[in-house]
Parts: sequence; structure tokens; C-alpha cells
Amino acid sequence: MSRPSWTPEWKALEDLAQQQGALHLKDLCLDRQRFDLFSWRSGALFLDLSKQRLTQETLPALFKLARAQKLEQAIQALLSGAPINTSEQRPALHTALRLPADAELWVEGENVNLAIQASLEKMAQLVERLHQGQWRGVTGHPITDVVNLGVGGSDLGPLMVTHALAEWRPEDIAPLHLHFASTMDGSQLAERLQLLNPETTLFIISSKSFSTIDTLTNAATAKHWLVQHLGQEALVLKQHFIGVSAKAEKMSAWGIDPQHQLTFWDWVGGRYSLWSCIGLPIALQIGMAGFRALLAGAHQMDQHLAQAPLESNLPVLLALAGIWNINFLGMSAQAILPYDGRLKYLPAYLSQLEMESNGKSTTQEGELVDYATCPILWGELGPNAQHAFYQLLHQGTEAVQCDFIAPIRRYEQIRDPQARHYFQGQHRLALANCLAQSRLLMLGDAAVPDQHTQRDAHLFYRGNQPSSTLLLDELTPSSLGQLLALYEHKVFVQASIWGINPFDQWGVELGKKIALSTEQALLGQTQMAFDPSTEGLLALCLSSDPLQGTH
Ligand SMILES: O=P(O)(O)OC[C@H]1O[C@H](O)[C@H](O)[C@@H](O)[C@@H]1O
Repeated sequence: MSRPSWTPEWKALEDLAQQQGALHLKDLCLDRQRFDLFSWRSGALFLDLSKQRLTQETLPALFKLARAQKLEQAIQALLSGAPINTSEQRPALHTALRLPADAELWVEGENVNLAIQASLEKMAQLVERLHQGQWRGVTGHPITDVVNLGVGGSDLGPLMVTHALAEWRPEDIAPLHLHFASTMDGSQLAERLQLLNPETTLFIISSKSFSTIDTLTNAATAKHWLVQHLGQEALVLKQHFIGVSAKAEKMSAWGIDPQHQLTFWDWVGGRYSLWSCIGLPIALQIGMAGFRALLAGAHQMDQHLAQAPLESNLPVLLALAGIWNINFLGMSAQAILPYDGRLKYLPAYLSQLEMESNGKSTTQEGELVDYATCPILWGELGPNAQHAFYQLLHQGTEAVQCDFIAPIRRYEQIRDPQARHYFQGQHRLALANCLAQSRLLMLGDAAVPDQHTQRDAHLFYRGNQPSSTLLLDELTPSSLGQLLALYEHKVFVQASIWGINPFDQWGVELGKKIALSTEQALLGQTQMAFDPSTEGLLALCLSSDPLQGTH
């Protein structure tokens, strides 16, 4: 495939950007048709791109680029299980994880859905035992607390969804509290262990590779804590650990009972794995029925991706708006701004999904790109960010594209009418702020005509910051599944247009290797020469290391 930047379609978009670059959003939105022209619905999601700097010429030109880059064929290859992760010679089959139970997907002579459904079944059995209070620790007490030890994709997805859907916890299950510890320095684990009772605590060691040092170090500390309090190492291993990984032999070598191992496959990328048994904490939080509803929501979006024409295909539209901003309007930053506290961890999750997938600078053919790829993506709950970094969005020097995300309806399940009244009032306030902020970013101080009487420069809001608004009818397992699959596919569409592989992450590997030799130096076990900066810092750490000499 030719580089996108060498195609006539790219050149046409550059010309368009030259002609339209000076257009301000406040002028574009004089067109009363704009909202109808630039908004679409799929299932429970409503996407509004009318605050993007798009015109009726821009979108068709972007669709031409997408077709020139063979986007429709790429989507087909993704969904059919073709080996599109070329640097690791395998498919990226996260979409298979959410197929209906009776669907078939044949990859290399095997219906992969059989193994997927069997894995879900084993997961359901473990969930059932814990929900019924039948899983007991070595002293015979039922498990009440489950700690997920994992990092990256083995932490961020389950953490985010578990938090987002906490209200969907079934009422008729034994009390079960979920906790997450990821950081290698042990700070989260240390804080948790102080509050937990070893007799009633179970750990999930969640690691696709089962070789990630962060997770294995936390697991070793957790095992030591349990054995110190409970003795009986063999029983502790059996009764207090579940392993979730693509490497069964490594789980067995660590000591996890095969009955308590959940396995998945190399063709599930870490950051795409919450749909697999890596999602065990989610199923523990919302039950298997809730977990299956999440999968079904994602599948609905997969079908939309496969079937909707590019012109009304939500992931494609979201991706193309981003391509326009990044490659033709020169924006290199993107903010994720949910207006719902339940989506607190969504920005961190999307940071991994987008930046680890598309933070690449070589094409699938091994050539250096001569165009920008993934922007720097960060975010925070919108209402809190208004009191923190929105100043830069409004009056800083950076052009930033923003995604505003909110449910339309909330708190309907609160039975007490007075409490419902207060909470729904709070949600209304959040929605009002969401709509007001995107409007102000679009229009600048033209949003408030009186402001024009103020001529002081420091009061000037330039506006023209583009944003997408994503409204969910309400936040449910199904709508969250749709939202997350939307972003997964947006990332895939952008990667397809840029000609890069979104499913590997070689840039992370060297950092892991180099950390090992640095740790050897901190242990005083290497004569290896470092650069002067690192040597200076190592010497400082070594001179005050309380563990020195005890290793
Ligand atoms: O699940 P694991 O094998 O432990 O991997 C955990 C994480 O670490 C790696 O370094 C990758 O960058 C992530 O994509 C991955 O999700």
C-alpha cells in the first residue's frame, strides 16, 4: 500500500486545509443545518461532530482517502481473523471474544468461538462460587475481598469498567469487595494489605504473558503476606490465588492450581483484553449476565463497523475527524473529558488504547512516516478538569481536540423521590457544563455577546477548539460495551489510514530490558558502565540503600 501522504487524496485534503484553515467555528455554525449534517446515532450512542472544523467538502474528501487506503478491506481483514498483526504474525481477534454464543468464526481451520465459550463457562463457574460465598480461604472463612494484581491492559480495562458499572452489582450475591494493585513499587498493595484480612482475601494474578515483573513482584509480596499470616503455603496457593493468562505452564510453575487458572490466547492484545477472562473482576462486580451484556454491546458496535457505510459509520467518522485535526490542521493533543464520575478511569484506559496502539512512526512496510500519527492523549473528569487544565484549552497557545462524553439520563433507579430529585439536579448541572464548555471552546467569547465590550486582552477567548460530543442514552453494560468498541475501532481506522500496525508495542520492550541491568547495578552486582547522569543517580541511591548488603 502506498504511503497515504503520497496519494492524490492526501494532497486534495492538504489543499482543502489551505483554503479552509482560516475558517472559524463561529462562522461555520451560522449554518442552521449543521447539527443535522454532522451528527449520527448507532444503538445507544449519539455522535455529534458539528463542533469539529469540518465542512461539507471535508468529509467526502476524507472518505476518499479512507477508500484509497483500502479501509473497507482492512475492516474485513480485522473481523475475519486475518493475520493483520504482521510484526507478530497473528490476528487481532478481540472482536471474536464478544461473538454470540452460537456464532462461528473459522480461523485456520478452527472455530475459535468454541474455545472462547468454554473459557467463559469456566469463568462463570469461578464467579458463581465466589458470589455464592462458597469459595473459602484456608481457615474456612468465605472470601470477601478480591485483589486484581495486573498492569497495563491487565489492569486498566477491568479497573475502568468495574468502577463505571459498580451500580450494576446484582443484589443477591455474597458481599465481595474488589481492589486493584498495579504499581511495581508496591505502594498500592502496601496500602491495601493494611486494610485486608488474609483469611478472607483472594488474589487474581492477571498477566497475559505471566512474565511482567511488576505483576509478579506484587504477587510474590502478596504470597509472602498470606503465608506469614496463615502458614500452609500449598493451601494458600490453592485457596487464595486465581491466575489469568495466555501461559498456563507459567501459572502452574508459579504454583496456581490448574482448576483456578483461566486462559486466553496470544491473539488477544493486552489493551484489548478486558473482553476475555482478564475481565474476571468485571464479572465479579456485575455478574456474568452483566458481563455478557457488556460483550453484547461491543458486538453490536462490531456489527455496525462491519455493515454501516463509511458515511454513517461512527468509528470511521470519529477517526476521520481526528485525522483531519492531526494531519491537516496540525493538532497534536487530544483531551478525553467524561462528565460522569463513573467514567473516572476512562481517560487512563484510552491513553493506553490509543497511544500504545498508534504511537508508532514506521509503516507496516518498515518505512519512516512523514506525517503525524497518534496525538498526545490525556484527560480527566470534565467537571474537575474545568477547575484545573481547562484554562489552557480556553486561552493557551495549543490547539487541542476534545472528546466530551456524557450519559443523557442518570439516577432513574433511585427509589426515594427526594434523593432522586437532588441527584438528577446534579446530573443536569454536569450536562449543562458539558454543553457550555464545548460551546465556549467552539465560539470563544462570541458565545457571550456582552463580552465584546471588554477589550482587555486577558479576557479574550479565541475559541475555534474542535470537539466531538458523545452522548450515551444512559450508562449500562451494553452502552459501555458499545462506547469502548467504538474507540477500539476508531484506533484501528486511524492506524489503517496511517499504514501502521496498532497491535504491537515494541517500544515498551527495551525499557523492560534496560531496567533489569539497572536493578543489577542497584544490587551492586554489575561493573557495567553507565552514562554519567545515571551513574551519578545510582551512586546517590546506593549510598543510602537500607537493603545494601542484605541481598
Ligand atoms: O498482561 P501482561 O503480559 O502482564 O502485560 C501487561 C502490559 O505490559 C506490557 O508492557 C505492555 O506494554 C502492555 O500492553 C501490557 O498490557
